[in-house]
Amino acid sequence: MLNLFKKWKGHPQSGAQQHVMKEDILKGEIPEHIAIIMDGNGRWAKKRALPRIAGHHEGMKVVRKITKQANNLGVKALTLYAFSTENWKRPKTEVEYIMKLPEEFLNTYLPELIKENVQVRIIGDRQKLPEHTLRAVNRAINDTKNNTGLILNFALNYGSRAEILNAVQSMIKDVKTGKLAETDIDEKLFSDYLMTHFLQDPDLLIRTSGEIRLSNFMLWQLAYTEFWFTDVLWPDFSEQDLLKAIYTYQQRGRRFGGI
Ligand SMILES: CC(C)Oc1ccc(CN(CCC(N)=O)C(=O)c2cnn(Cc3ccccc3)c2-c2ccc3sccc3c2)cc1
Repeated sequence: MLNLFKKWKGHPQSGAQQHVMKEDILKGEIPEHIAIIMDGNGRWAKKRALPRIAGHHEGMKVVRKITKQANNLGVKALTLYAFSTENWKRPKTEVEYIMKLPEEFLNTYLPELIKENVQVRIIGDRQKLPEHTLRAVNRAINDTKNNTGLILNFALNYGSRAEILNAVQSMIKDVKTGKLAETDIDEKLFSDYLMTHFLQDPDLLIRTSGEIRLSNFMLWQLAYTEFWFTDVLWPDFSEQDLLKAIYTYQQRGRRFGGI
């Protein structure tokens, strides 16, 4: 009976329930690469009887807030994946809005990202972006390429199985042309053929809005990554949520397959 009244404290393995201080986590190991599957914009808007694009706009502001915080905490790389199942169900107006969002984000925040020494990168098929989006993205990548702070990496039109197949096909081609010897093929070399070749594997994966799935995201790279799931919807994701995720990561000694 008592259980009925026990306050729902989120997934039991999600660790910290109480307030986490920045000072607390700075004493521990800061995850060098954090990957986030940003989910929940639509539901956030629906809960507030707002149009769905309001959720995406709010979600974009959270991207800036969490980028700033991760950079301040000394995180080396932040990979963001906007997972959306209802791509095909989306009304045309919403898709058009979403495609404009990257430009709005960059026009608004690129000067700040440059000031904060953030390096903007993209994984996925950039060519599929509309011309105006592609121009803004290429400018951001070019204007931040010499920055040495946080790598802010966006996964767009990204699918992990396609990425793995593409790597296999490239390696077969290189073996055929003699550029690569079969005996040279090991896990390290395989990673060099992936779109994420410029990054180390994520130390911590965060997924919001209560979905507990990988959704074809970084399947190879997440082999030893700690997962932190939260019911919080992306537009509601706070700095305290990021601190909780990092705190929980620090509490779980990582095994890398060892004991
Ligand atoms: C350098 C960076 C700013 O440029 C890009 C960044 C992303 C993409 C890919 N992209 C948008 C277009 C597409 N679908 O390809 C998505 O992944 C996508 C799908 N839904 N949402 C809304 C959403 C917004 C916020 C949080 C989750 C979803 C987004 C999305 C994702 C992150 C951010 S951050 C500023 C805008 C924005 C839009 C292309 C270029």
